[in-house]
Amino acid sequence: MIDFKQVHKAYRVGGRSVPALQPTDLQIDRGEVFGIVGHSGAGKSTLLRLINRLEEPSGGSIVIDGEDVTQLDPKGLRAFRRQVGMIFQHFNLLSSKTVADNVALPLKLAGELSRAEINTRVAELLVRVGLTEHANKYPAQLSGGQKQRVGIARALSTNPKVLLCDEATSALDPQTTASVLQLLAQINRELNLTIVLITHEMDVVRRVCDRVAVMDAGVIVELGAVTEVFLHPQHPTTRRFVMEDEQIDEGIQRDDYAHVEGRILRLTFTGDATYAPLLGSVARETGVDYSILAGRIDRIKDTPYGQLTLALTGGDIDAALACFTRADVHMEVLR
Ligand SMILES: Nc1ncnc2c1ncn2[C@@H]1O[C@H](COP(=O)(O)OP(=O)(O)OP(=O)(O)O)[C@@H](O)[C@H]1O
Repeated sequence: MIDFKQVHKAYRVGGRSVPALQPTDLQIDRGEVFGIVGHSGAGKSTLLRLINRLEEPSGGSIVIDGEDVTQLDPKGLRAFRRQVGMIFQHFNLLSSKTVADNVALPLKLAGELSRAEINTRVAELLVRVGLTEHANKYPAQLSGGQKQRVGIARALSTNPKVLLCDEATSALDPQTTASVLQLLAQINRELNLTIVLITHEMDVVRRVCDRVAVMDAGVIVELGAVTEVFLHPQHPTTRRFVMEDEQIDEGIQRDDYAHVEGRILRLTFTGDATYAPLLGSVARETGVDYSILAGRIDRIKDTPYGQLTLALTGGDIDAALACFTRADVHMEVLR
C-alpha cells in the first residue's frame, strides 16, 4: 500500500543541510493502523508528511497503491492528495465556518459533487463522527474532542484510502483521547482505511495500532507487531518508551531488586494464558516461594496480557524455571 524505498530527507537551514530522515525502507499494508513513535526531533512528522508530499524527499521513491508519488505533476499531486486525508494536533479548522461547512470544504474545492450531494455526504459524515446536533455550531463552541471529530469528518470527506494523523490526540485529555482513538479504530474496521499515526505516547500505540515503528534521530530503530514491540522491546529507545509508559522508574526498580534475594524473573502472559493460575501450581510443585515485585494486567489493542516480575527463593528454583519454560508464558530471567 505505502512503500518507501531508500527515502531520505534533509532540510536546508542557512546554507547547511540538516538531516531529518536517514535512508529508510518501509512498507505499510492496506487496512492496518500503523504507529510511528519517537521523541521530539526524531523525524516522525517528516516521515508522515513525506507520505502526502507536504515535504519533498531529498531522494528515494514513495510508491502508494502502485503509483510513484514522487513523480506526480501538480495536477496529479492535487488528485493524489484527495486520496490521503490528514488530521492535526491543533485541528486546523476554519473558525469562521460552521462544523458542516468545515467538513464540506474539501468537497467544494474538489468541485465534483453538486450542492445537494455535498449536503448528503456531510450529513453522513457527521453521523459517523457523532456530531449531527452540532452541524451549525462554530469551532469555538466545541470541546477539543468535538473539534477533532470535525477534523476526522473533514479528512474523510473525499473518501481517502489513507488517513494520516499528526499527534491527533496530544492536545486532548485522557478520556477524550480514548474516545477519539476508539473512533479511529472503528473507522479503520468499518472502512478498511489505512491509518498512519505519529505520537510520542506509547499508550496511543497500545490502544489502536497493529504495528509500530520506533524512531530515533531520523532512523527506524525497531519495527514490529505492537504486542511484540511492547512486550519484548529490543532497542534501548523502545525499552525507555515502554518503561515510561508503564511508569517504571529505573532507580526505584534497582532498589527493589537489591532488597530481595534469589532469582528475579519477568513472566509475560498473553491471550488466554493471562487468566491461568500458573504461579500457585508451580510453587506447590517445586516448593519455591515467590514475592511479586511488579505486576500489570492490561490490553494491547484487543489482546489481554499480564506481566509479573517475581523474586523466587527456596525450593527447587531450577525446576520452577523449567515449569515456566514449558508453560504458555514468556520468561525472562533478570537476575
Ligand atoms: N522545516 C524544517 N526546517 C528545518 N529543519 C527542520 C524542519 N522540520 C524539521 N526539521 C528538523 O528535522 C528533524 C526532525 O524533525 P521532525 O519534526 O520530523 O521530528 P518529530 O519527531 O516529528 O518531532 P516533534 O515531535 O517535535 O514534531 C529535527 O531536527 C528538526 O529540527
